Amino acid sequence: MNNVLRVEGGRPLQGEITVRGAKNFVPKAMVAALLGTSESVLANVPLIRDVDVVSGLLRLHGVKVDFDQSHGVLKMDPSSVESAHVADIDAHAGSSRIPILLCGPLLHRLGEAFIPDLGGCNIGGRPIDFHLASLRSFGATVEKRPGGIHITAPDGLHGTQIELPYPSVGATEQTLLTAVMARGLTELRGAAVEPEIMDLVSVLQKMGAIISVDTDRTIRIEGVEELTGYRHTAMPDRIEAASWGSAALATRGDIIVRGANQPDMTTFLNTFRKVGGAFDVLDDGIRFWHPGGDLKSVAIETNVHPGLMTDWQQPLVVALTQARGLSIVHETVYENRFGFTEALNKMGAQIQLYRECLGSLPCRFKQANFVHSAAISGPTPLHGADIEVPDLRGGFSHLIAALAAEGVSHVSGVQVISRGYEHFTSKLKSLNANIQGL
Ligand SMILES: CC(=O)N[C@H]1[C@@H](OP(=O)(O)OP(=O)(O)OC[C@H]2O[C@@H](n3ccc(=O)[nH]c3=O)[C@H](O)[C@@H]2O)O[C@H](CO)[C@@H](O)[C@@H]1O
Ligand SMILES: C=C(OP(=O)(O)O)C(=O)O
Repeated sequence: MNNVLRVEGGRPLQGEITVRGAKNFVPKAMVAALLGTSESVLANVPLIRDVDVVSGLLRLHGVKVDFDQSHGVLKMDPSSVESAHVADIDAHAGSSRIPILLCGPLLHRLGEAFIPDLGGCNIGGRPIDFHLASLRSFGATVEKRPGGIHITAPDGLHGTQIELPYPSVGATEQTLLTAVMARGLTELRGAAVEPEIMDLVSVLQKMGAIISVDTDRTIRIEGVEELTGYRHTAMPDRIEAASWGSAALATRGDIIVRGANQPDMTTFLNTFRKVGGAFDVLDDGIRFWHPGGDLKSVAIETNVHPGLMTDWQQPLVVALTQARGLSIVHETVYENRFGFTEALNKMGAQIQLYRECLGSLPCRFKQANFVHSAAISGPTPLHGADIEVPDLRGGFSHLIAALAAEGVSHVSGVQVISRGYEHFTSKLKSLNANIQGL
C-alpha cells in the first residue's frame, strides 16, 4: 500500500463494514498458544500488522503457524518450541508491544527468553517496570542486553502475590501468562479487567488453567503442570467499532458496523448518545448515525475499564470539533495522547491543551507537567490540509478529519493505521469515501 492518501472530504460516510477480532486480544491469544502441548486454533483473526509481527515471532521460536487469511483462521502448533536466534528476534525490535508478553510462556517452555525493545504507539513513556517486577516476583532474573532484555528463571517460576500500582492491561496479561504454569497459587491485586483480558482468561481456561476473577480487581491463579491447545473465536474489536461510530458522527454519516458488540461498548455508547449521536443495536452489529442538527458538547475522562477507553478518545475528539459549545477531555491513562490535535487545529479546529487535570478522576499526571487535558470549542468547519499520521488512533482520527473537511487533504504515513485497522482503505471506499493512493 502507498503511504500517502489523497482524501477529498465533505461527503458523509455511508454503508456497512465488518469488524473482526480485536487487535488488543488476538496477539495475546497467539502468545498463549505457546503454552500448549498441542495445536491451537483461533478464529475471527483480522489481517493487521500486529498479527503478522506475532506470527513472525512465534515462527522464530519453532511454532508452526498457518493463517487462512480469507477465513481468518489461525492454526498454531507449538509442539517443537525452540530458542530463536537473537539476531532474528532483533529484527522485530520496535514493531509492537506484544513481545514483552512472551516472557512467561518462553520461560516455561525453554527456561529463557530474549525480548527485543518494544514498539507500539508513542503516546507516553510506556515503561515496563510493572512487567519486570511481576516477573521477578515469580523468580525470574532480568538482564538488560543491547537491543532488548534477557530473562532466565534458574529455579523455575513459583506462584506469588502481586499488587499492581495501576491496573495495567499489559502487566495483568504478563502475570496471567506466567502464573498459569507457575508452581502454586498467584494472587494479583489491582488487576486490569478489560474485556480483552477476560477473553484471554477464557482462552487460558480452555487450555486447562484455573483462574478466578473477583469484583475487587483481584485475580487468583492456581498453577497447573500442563496446558493443552485451544479452539476459540476472538472477541470483536471494540476500538475499531467505536472508531467507525465516531467517523459516522464526524462526517454526518450512517454506518452499520457488523460484528460490533454492545456489552463491550456500553461506556462508549453512553458518551456517543450524550454527544447527540444515534445508534441502534442490531442482532449482529451496531448502526451508528448522525441524526441531523447540532451535536452537543460533553466533558469526559478516559479511564481503565469499565471507564471510557483511552483508545476511543482520539477518533471521538474529531466528532467533538463539530459539537456546539466547549467539550472537555481529561486523559488519565497516557500522559501524552493529544499530539494528534495539532493537525486538527491546522485544519480549522479550536483545541486548547492544558497541563492541569480538567476533571475529577484521580490522575497520576496531576501536577506532573504533562499536557493531558483538552478543551475543544465547536462547531468549527474543517478544511483540507497536508497532515502526517502520528500514531495508530491519531492516524485514524486524521483520516476522519480529512473526510469531514471541505477540500483535499494529503494524509501521509497511513501504513501505521494497518497495525490495528484491517483493510481500512477498502472499507473507506465501500463507505463512499473519496480517497486515492498517490
Ligand atoms: C496491545 C494492547 O493491548 N495495547 C493496549 C494496552 O496497552 P498497554 O498494555 O501497554 O497499556 P497499560 O494498561 O499497561 O498502560 C496503562 C498505563 O500504565 C503505565 N504502565 C504500564 C506498564 C508498566 O509496566 N508501567 C507503567 O507505568 C503506562 O505507561 C500507561 O500510562 O492497554 C492500553 C490501555 O487500555 C491501550 O491503550 C492499548 O491499546
Ligand atoms: C495504544 C494502542 O496500541 P499499542 O499498545 O499496541 O501501542 C492502541 O491500540 O491504540
